[in-house]
Amino acid sequence: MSFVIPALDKTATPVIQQRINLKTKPAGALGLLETLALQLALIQSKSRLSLNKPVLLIFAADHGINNHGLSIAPSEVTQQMVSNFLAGGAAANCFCRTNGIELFVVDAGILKPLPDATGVIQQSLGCGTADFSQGPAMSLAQVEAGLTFGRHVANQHIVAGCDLLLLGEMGIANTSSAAALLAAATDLPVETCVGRGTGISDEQFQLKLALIKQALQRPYAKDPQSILAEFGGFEIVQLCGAILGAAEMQKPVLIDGFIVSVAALLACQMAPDCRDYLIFAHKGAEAGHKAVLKALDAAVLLDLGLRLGEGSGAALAVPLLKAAISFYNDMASFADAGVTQVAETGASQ
Ligand SMILES: O=C(O)c1ccc[n+]([C@@H]2O[C@H](COP(=O)([O-])O)[C@@H](O)[C@H]2O)c1
Ligand SMILES: Cc1cc2nc[nH]c2cc1C
Repeated sequence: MSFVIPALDKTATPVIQQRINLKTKPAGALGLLETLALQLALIQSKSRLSLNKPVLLIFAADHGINNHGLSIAPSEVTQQMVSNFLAGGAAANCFCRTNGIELFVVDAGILKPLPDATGVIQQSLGCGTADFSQGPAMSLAQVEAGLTFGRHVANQHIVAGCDLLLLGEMGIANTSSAAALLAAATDLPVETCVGRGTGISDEQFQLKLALIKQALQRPYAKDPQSILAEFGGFEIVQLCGAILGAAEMQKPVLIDGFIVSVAALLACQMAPDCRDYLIFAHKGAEAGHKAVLKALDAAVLLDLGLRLGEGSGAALAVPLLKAAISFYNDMASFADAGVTQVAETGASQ
């Protein structure tokens, strides 16, 4: 499968930067909000920026690796949390309500599917992946199908008017899958990629590390699709498809925590031009989160020690996007406000 991502046209950068610099503030004084406004202005390519119908898609799936008990929770909790999202009771629901974000849940491959009547978006690739410590988590055909599913659901929401896509996930043991993917995709030492996920014990952590190390020792092809087939999760594959699908339609994507960031890394390896459409919501507590952000050269908006997933961090970052849009659209320039223009001296602070 190939994604054709239009490279972000950066020719307008000097004009946009000048507009930001002429606002009534010392140059650069709004820090990362300025970088964010520049990115959004390049993507939207219009003089008044907008945020219409932001949507959070939570992709949920189960993981065969949890046969080894690598999480604080049994795999059934994935489906139980899906029901919780559908009932409006999870943290992600609260933050979406607070910030005017619509939330949808995708069954990318949970153990026991829920009925259509629950409102879940049915895109299951199977009832959980195979245990990747024993062999490939899924087939290349499932990777392809997952990329198509993810692209399709992103496209549907964008066609319906969403101009900011937030991505989250739910999958017991998916930090094991994400850690293995990160190590395989970067050649970083496994120790840098593996963390405690939901908060596992020392004993579980040692087993998690050993199983991932063992899995990474078997021979496998190093292209992103093969890496996904080897160690991926059904939700992670669909996240890659959604990221690439949104970038194809030139829409910004707000990336949540560790697992979604690993999906973003693989998406960037498949189509490097998608990187310019990505906004990273936060840096969390999971060990590998820092490593994947570094590999992506990503600056983040929030640093709150989150490690929940579900898109909770992405939902929390939306007010900062609104703030970037509001200052870019409405903040007075020196000329508008009759304020003497101040120039940067280059003096150190
Ligand atoms: O997004 C993160 O940074 C993050 C870090 C740790 C855990 N999680 C969530 O916790 C689950 C995975 O943790 P674990 O211990 O079951 O591998 C999964 O449902 C994720 O949404 C999420
Ligand atoms: C309760 C619970 C809620 C979650 N939300 C995302 N991952 C989760 C993992 C657990 C265990």
